[in-house]
Amino acid sequence: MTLSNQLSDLRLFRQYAYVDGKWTHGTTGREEAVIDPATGETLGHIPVLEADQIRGAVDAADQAFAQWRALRADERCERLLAWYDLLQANREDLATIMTLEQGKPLPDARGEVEYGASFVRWFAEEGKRTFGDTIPSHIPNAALGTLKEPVGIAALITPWNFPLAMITRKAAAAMAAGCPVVVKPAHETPFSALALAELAERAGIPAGVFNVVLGDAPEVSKLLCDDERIKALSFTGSTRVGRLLLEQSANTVKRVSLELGGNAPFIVGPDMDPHEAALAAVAAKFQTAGQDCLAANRILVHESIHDAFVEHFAERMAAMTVGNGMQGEVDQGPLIHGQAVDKASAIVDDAVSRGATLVAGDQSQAPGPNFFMPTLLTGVTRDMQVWCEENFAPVAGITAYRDDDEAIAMANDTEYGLAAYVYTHDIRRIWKLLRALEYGMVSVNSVKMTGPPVPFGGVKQSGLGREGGVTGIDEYLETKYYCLGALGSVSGS
Ligand SMILES: NC(=O)c1ccc[n+]([C@@H]2O[C@H](COP(=O)([O-])OP(=O)(O)OC[C@H]3O[C@@H](n4cnc5c(N)ncnc54)[C@H](O)[C@@H]3O)[C@@H](O)[C@H]2O)c1
Ligand SMILES: N[C@@H](CC=O)C(=O)O
Repeated sequence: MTLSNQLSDLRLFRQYAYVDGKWTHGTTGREEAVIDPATGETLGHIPVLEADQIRGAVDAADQAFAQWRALRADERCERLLAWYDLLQANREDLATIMTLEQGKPLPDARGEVEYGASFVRWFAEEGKRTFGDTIPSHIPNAALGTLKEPVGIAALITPWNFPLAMITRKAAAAMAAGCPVVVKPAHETPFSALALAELAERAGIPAGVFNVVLGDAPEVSKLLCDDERIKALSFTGSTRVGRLLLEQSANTVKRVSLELGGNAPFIVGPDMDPHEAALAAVAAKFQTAGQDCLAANRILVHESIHDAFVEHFAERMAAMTVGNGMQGEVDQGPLIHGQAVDKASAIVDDAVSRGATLVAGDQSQAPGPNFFMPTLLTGVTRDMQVWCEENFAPVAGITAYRDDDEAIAMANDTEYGLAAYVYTHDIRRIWKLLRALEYGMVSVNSVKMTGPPVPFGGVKQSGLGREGGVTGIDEYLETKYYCLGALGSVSGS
């Protein structure tokens, strides 16, 4: 299935980079194919930009900065709201592009477009509330205060699992603050980013404010990190690459925000109905085929309901349909590529070789080479990869615990600290777990936890900073302190 015959607006499918308001091809003719993970077919090609073209994108952002920051916040808000309206109006095409390049089922892709657009609306409004402070003066005859100013150009490096929302959550915050952006999307899913650029242009976002560069990831990222004109780097992706970018940004002392990997525990208390908890756990595990930083990786169930929980979990899992996300109502699409399938197999083999029980997950049923059937392992232990690594696959590992203290120790037994789920109706247990879990986000009795008003982010090796919410825009703002001296008798107020 090619992209061009699936869209009602063909101009949303762009096979170029987008720099300084222009669609740009590489100077050497180097290009990369973009593959539909469900079918293995080539959807299109993208250019590999050369180093001077990447620098050219930073030049464009640099030139656009003065004009963009000089707009009033309400003027930037209008442009961003126009972008939001266009995202909504083109939801179906954007979802189609996403499903074809990423693989997630079409209803999930529609949900992501909605989710991604919601950040644009949120930050359009938040841009009008970047208030400074007045400070009671300790200096005679002076007035003191702070102003908020845009930090400068922001480089945004994003992953393939949420190809649209991971861009808008960063870009809308930066642009609302007055910062131009240079986006480097994952090479697996560039077309969503390029469709965003097309719609930004239609929304009247000036040339140079929203740029999309494409190329060799380590090379492009290094160029962006080394460029002194870029003041903020916001990265979403693996902890391994996040560490590298943090190190590479040290020389130019950038503001660095990192949204990295997770290894979420899902704790089920003894008071829970095992059926209700199992349905929630399946939803928390298998969205985006488990390729979600919030995926419930380690499911910890109180020993008194463990067996019943496993039974319900396996039953719900067996009802899941796996297939091409473009075809009807499938619950789970393919993984992003063959390496992801190999990694999932290796994790399952490792667990089984160390004593886990493979309850379900017959890979001979997979409908294609990039598919991995939902898999359930029980008796998982801390020496297994499925426990200590972010598996990023539809592989659920369940284990039993005796009491709350053991559940807390197990849940915290990881270098990651992004999100944790707690299922129990016992308020004392809820409070104890909420306080003891070393995670940036804890969701109690709810699979859904994200959205624009939420300060999204992790602790430990899961990242630095928060995106979204009322503080998300601060990642792109400097605080300028002022002291107005020699004011005479007005001081002291
Ligand atoms: N915390 C969050 O909000 C959040 C959200 C989504 C995904 N993630 C994490 O993202 C990871 C999956 O995404 P991924 O596989 O695309 O991650 P990744 O780290 O491999 O890639 C992310 C981005 O970095 C680029 N990149 C890859 N290698 C690079 C290198 N050596 N130097 C510079 N840039 C490089 C990629 O091209 C891509 O644009 C998971 O760990 C997941 O948990 C986190
Ligand atoms: N589901 C997450 C993305 C993680 O992969 C989000 O909502 O940001």
